[in-house]
Amino acid sequence: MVIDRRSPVYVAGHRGLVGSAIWRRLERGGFTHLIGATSAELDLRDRAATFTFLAEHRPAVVIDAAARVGGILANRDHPTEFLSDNLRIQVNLMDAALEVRTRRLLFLGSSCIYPKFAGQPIHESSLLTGELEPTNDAYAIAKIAGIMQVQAVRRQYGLPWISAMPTNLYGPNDNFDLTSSHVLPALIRRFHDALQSDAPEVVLWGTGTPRREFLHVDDLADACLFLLENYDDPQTINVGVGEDVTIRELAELVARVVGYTGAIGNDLSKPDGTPRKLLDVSRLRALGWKPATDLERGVASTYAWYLEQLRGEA
Ligand SMILES: NC(=O)C1=CN([C@@H]2O[C@H](COP(=O)(O)OP(=O)(O)OC[C@H]3O[C@@H](n4cnc5c(N)ncnc54)[C@H](OP(=O)(O)O)[C@@H]3O)[C@@H](O)[C@H]2O)C=CC1
Ligand SMILES: C[C@H]1O[C@H](OP(=O)(O)OP(=O)(O)OC[C@H]2O[C@@H](n3cnc4c(=O)[nH]c(N)nc43)[C@H](O)[C@@H]2O)[C@@H](O)[C@@H](O)C1=O
Repeated sequence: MVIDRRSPVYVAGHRGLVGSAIWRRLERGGFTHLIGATSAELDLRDRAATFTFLAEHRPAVVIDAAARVGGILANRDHPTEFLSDNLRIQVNLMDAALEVRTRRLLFLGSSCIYPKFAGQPIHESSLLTGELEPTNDAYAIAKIAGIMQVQAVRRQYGLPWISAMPTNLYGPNDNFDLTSSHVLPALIRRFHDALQSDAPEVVLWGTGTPRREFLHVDDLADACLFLLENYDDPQTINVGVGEDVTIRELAELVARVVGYTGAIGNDLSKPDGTPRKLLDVSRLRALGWKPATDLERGVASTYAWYLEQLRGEA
């Protein structure tokens, strides 16, 4: 299923962590007709504007990397927006893509769609077999609806649309805001700041015992192109590395990369979230794809990128 490199490909959310990595990967892969729009240019919550945009550009391929995204506290404290914005963005985008009969569409969800206490590693068949983690249930329900919309379009219209569920991601263009970000960029920033200010301690949210799996976003982007060319199945597919670490271990790794030697404490008033969410990546492996970046190298290159941004701002 090789995609013609001249096909119009719309990357929704092309300035974000994921969308920008997909854009880079497609450019490197020789794609010559990439389409992007910022949320200021096209608010995907606006149904009429979304239909107009798709009718104008008629993409042959749509990659949905546009979403309201955030870490554990942003999800816990803004369930209304995480549900409503994400439902509207994805429904409008998929309805408009259907209207112009976009041939290939990749919908991206997240590993939080699986039950809080799913068996580990989490196989795709665990979907809808148990209760969700309450800090991100609204977001997860929106993402589950997205998987269902892909399946419905496949069934009813015969279009080869697919969905994929990445594990926790990191890399260039991540969100480093300390309140709304995910753990990895937050720790890079917090250990860097502590090093600069000679702070005696960096305090982690929660107990540090939850386990998480981290995939470099360039690997995810590579997997997305691979799936668009090699995967055609109604079932969603997990994208991860197949290994996880505790948050404490991650913090020690980030401290090492940054060069911080002070203490690491815990703020037990903050939530831990899901105790573990290691994806079962056997289906993706069986297709012939695996990630290239190990965690320590990935954190080091992301820290280098972060320092460059700081230098650019100075
Ligand atoms: N980050 C992670 O750890 C993980 C992410 N994912 C999934 O990957 C996808 C992308 O996430 P990520 O790149 O991290 O998120 P980012 O926040 O980095 O990027 C989100 C993008 O969505 C766009 N966007 C948000 N709201 C709107 C809107 N109303 N209209 C148009 N565009 C909008 C933003 O556009 P603009 O910049 O122009 O405002 C931005 O480019 C999501 O579906 C997420 O669920 C899955 C697993 C883990
Ligand atoms: C991708 C995924 O992302 C979210 O789920 P999450 O994996 O729980 O996200 P997280 O990266 O924010 O936290 C991981 C762990 O790390 C701990 N932690 C320590 N110190 C900091 C810290 O400083 N910041 C943050 N954010 N977390 C910290 C934190 O307490 C938690 O135990 C959901 O939005 C979900 O919807 C989703 O899809």
